[in-house]
Amino acid sequence: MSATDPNESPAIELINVSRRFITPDGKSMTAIRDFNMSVARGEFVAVVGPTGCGKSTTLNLVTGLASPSSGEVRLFGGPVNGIDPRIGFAFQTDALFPWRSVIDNVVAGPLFRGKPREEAYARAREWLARVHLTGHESKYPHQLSGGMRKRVSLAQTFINEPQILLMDEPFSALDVQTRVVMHDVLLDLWSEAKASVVFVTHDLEEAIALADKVYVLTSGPATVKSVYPVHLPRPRIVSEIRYQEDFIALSKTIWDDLRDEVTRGAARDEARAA
Ligand SMILES: Nc1ncnc2c1ncn2[C@@H]1O[C@H](COP(=O)(O)OP(=O)(O)OP(=O)(O)O)[C@@H](O)[C@H]1O
Repeated sequence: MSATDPNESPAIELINVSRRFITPDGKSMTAIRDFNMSVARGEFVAVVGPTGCGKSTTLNLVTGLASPSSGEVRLFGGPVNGIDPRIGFAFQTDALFPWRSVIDNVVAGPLFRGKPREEAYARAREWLARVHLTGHESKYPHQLSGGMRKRVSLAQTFINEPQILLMDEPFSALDVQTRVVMHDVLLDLWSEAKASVVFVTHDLEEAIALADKVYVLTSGPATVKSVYPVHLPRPRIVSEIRYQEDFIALSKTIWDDLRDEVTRGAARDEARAA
């Protein structure tokens, strides 16, 4: 097959992408410069970088919410044309409707997409079972813990069978123990769904525990500083993996690289504030 066969192309490609913004005082500001990234089908990519470097802007380019000022973004070999139904999202704050029960939240996507009611509810029950929430279907979001809400949120996302999943610090508001549980739930769902994931995080250990590849970004404008493949075997148990020697060694290597950017970003922020 040729390299341009759409069945063979990566799920996501950013090719020499730059994105500029006009600041409120009328100056041009470059958030992303000459950015290259390729996410294979079914691959889990984590993106780490200093605060404000351009991670969320990168995700916005993939969703079509932002367009590149130059360069090209491709999904499965084709151009990005507005909001793509093949993409699912997970953000720091979940998108649960407070006035709907757990199951009515999960069923919302399939009903919106025209699935018959009975089938949609049966699927929603299946997904709630996969995130260990059987028996909680008729509760309301305010009656759930943070971790339970996140699990509803994941069921709500995965039920739509996204081929691409964009996650922007989805677990950063959770306590440490709940986060680790969520990591295992996510890896379990992902390994079955075979979606391509871009997972943005400030937490390097989270990035290594979950991903096939870790992208380290520069302190802004964001470019790719380095890409580290993670060769830890799967299936992974996140609560255990972080004590393994090769995990610790890789954390140290990537942190040595990332630390320079974090220091540079902090110095720049201080200079701007002065
Ligand atoms: N719509 C916009 N207009 C102007 N500037 C913007 C816009 N969106 C983002 N920026 C700027 O682009 C830069 C990158 O922002 P972005 O939110 O992508 O960073 P980030 O790495 O996700 O940040 P954080 O780590 O704090 O979540 C920032 O300086 C931000 O102020």
